[in-house]
Amino acid sequence: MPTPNQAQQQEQQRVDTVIKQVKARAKQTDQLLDKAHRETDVIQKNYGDNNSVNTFEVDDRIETNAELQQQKQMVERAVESESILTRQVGVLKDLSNSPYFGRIDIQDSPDEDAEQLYIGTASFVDEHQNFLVYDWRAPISSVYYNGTLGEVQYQTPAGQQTTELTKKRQFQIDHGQIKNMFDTNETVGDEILQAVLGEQNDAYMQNIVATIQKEQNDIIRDTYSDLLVVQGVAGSGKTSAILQRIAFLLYHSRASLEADQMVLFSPNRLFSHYISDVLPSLGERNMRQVTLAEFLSARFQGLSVQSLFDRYEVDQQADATNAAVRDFQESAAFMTQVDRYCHQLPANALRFTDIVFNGDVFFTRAEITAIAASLPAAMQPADRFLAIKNTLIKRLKRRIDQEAQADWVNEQIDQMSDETYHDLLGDKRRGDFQSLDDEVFYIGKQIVTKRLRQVYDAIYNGYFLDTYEQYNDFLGQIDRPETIAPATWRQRCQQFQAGIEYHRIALIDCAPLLLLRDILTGSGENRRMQYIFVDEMQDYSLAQLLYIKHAFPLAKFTLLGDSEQALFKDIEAPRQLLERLRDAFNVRRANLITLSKSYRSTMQITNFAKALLPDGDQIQAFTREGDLPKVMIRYGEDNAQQGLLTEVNRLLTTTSTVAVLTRNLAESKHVYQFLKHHTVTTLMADSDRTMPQGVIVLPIYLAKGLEFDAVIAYDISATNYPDEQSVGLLYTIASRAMHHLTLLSIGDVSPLIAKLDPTLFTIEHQVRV
Ligand SMILES: Nc1ncnc2c1ncn2[C@@H]1O[C@H](COP(=O)(O)OP(=O)(O)OP(=O)(O)O)[C@@H](O)[C@H]1O
Repeated sequence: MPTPNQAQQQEQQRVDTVIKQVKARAKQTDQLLDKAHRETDVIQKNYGDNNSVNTFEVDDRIETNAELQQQKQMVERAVESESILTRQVGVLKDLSNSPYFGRIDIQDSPDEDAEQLYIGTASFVDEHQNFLVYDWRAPISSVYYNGTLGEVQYQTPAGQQTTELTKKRQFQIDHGQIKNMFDTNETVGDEILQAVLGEQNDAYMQNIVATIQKEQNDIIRDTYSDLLVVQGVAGSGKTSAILQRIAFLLYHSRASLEADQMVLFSPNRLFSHYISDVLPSLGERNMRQVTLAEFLSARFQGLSVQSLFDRYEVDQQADATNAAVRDFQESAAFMTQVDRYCHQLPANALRFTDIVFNGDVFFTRAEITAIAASLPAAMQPADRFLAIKNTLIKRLKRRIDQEAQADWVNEQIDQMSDETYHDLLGDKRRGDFQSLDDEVFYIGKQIVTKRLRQVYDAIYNGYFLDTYEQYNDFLGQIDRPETIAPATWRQRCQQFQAGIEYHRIALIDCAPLLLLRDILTGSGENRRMQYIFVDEMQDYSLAQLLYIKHAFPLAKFTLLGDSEQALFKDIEAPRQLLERLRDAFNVRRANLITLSKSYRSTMQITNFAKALLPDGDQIQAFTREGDLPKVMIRYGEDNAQQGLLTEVNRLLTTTSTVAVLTRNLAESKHVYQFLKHHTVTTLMADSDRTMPQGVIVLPIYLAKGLEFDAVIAYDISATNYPDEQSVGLLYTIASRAMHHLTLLSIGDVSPLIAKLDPTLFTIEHQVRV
């Protein structure tokens, strides 16, 4: 048996050999990349030159078009191969720094020798086809994350395999040197995790490939479920796990899945930026990212859509009637009512609007209604809409034919330059027509078609259905629960109408209105997307989730959240949530995974945060030591601000980012106004995409999903956090801190903190004079 020192020396020798080969490969790939780059340049230049040839003569133009198409494809191919090589260079560069992080020794049968396999972020195969490094996503690599020593199973495309795991070793390798090395019997031992988690945060989230935990691995490798719901406590690695999952899925379905066929709904733009480096660090392209506000705004062009944050800012104190209306409009039952309404709607109840051109009515509402009424009553709404569109387009074409011979058209043709005439001929040639009259008629039609383009677009885009009026009609006939009085509901309907007049729409109307529009017009579905991920799902209503499901009908869903961090609604038990979602989503293969260990914060911070929750006992802290959270009590605004400044300066001596988190935007602005005069401070806004270092001030909802070295919760007084309603907020704030947490109270501290076990924090009390 080699001594630990000898073992490390042997491993280092292997690292050296592998890195040497990786570097040699990197050099070759670099040369290939250079060559590919030169080729792309030449092709692009050629394409550019040809693109600007004189295309006045029609015949020339047609030929040039075909040639250009071919060249365009060549450019695309060249760019594609260049980008593959660039990716390879990046992967090899990473491997030459740290070629692997794990080793497993497996023995398929007692009479065979154990095989040693090394696991890293990407495979590396030498020229004799030996795998010097296995990709972490290869089937055999799951043994590293899942298995303890002894008999282990792993899935392969050919079915389940069994082997004997005789050794598991973890490495931390940096700049080609083994920094740490451990043999472990556990999934992934704590030593390396300790080291990784103890590091300071920087502006980007890191991948967790070397230290994925067993339950996280289950999330990452689930290829079975149509609906995967992950409920995990704050800091349990939900976001990390989905990003690893995306990389895993891309590897497993290389041939059929592209990164842009996956969409991640993220809580805010800062978050999108924060996680943007994880997939590239795993050698993969980023998926698409969108916030709910962006997704909705894109579908309501011309309207200003209320964001969750706007709503939170205006109605932190929603009263009971409002809450009942909101619960109703955000429920699955409401969406079912939309669906039923649309499918039962008779043609004469469709709210059409005139199609207007240049101030005159082109197709009247009555004409459109008559078309609708002439169609079979049993038609599906989308088919009916399509049939109406087709009839209108036919009628438009007839009007174009009539108009093509009008005097104004003939006049235009007479005065037209040769060049414009040729342009209007398009792909046709002069000899294509039987007579000159035919040719002139053709040109005339082109002129009128161009002129009436707007009408065509209005028909094509279905603008002749007034979806706002229709939704209003829907609201008017709704089956209301008894908790909502008729007058309250009438007021709600008026509020919707008034909003539309001012080009505004409230968040609760968005999902149902979009569903109504999509069903009636047969639009809005994206069938290309294969996977949808929703992070911080507790901030989405069921109606919104159902609309997202409707918009991406062929996608599999992964929803992640922590109902304890619900800033905008009540907490719900995970199992119950899954049942509700499974029913609403109507899927067969649904799976729930819960994560209860929190990795982000020190044990002291996690213990403090979990004590805030009524059922926090289920949360396990990861054993990483740090200072106790500090509660500072100050009396009066001036004292509080001085206290804040002292604390900020103290924290800045050891950490690079200090986040001051407030309850809302007004408070953030207030804190910023003070701090900016004393230290470099940034006030973060909803539109920000990047996060600077130093002191940053932001309301908690903008800090969702983020983490900071040090957090100061500003004003956790009894006035600001008076009761149980604020638990989610305080818990979310406290759980953003990785290493240091300070809570500053102006006046008496919130009862939520006053009732805690006093050994969970230190207290710094200003003496009242
Ligand atoms: N297996 C792991 N190895 C190393 N670090 C981990 C692991 N799991 C989680 N972490 C770290 O813990 C922190 C929290 O992870 P992450 O942000 O993914 O959690 P989350 O569950 O999405 O949190 P929240 O709901 O509070 O936003 C991150 O810094 C992440 O890198």
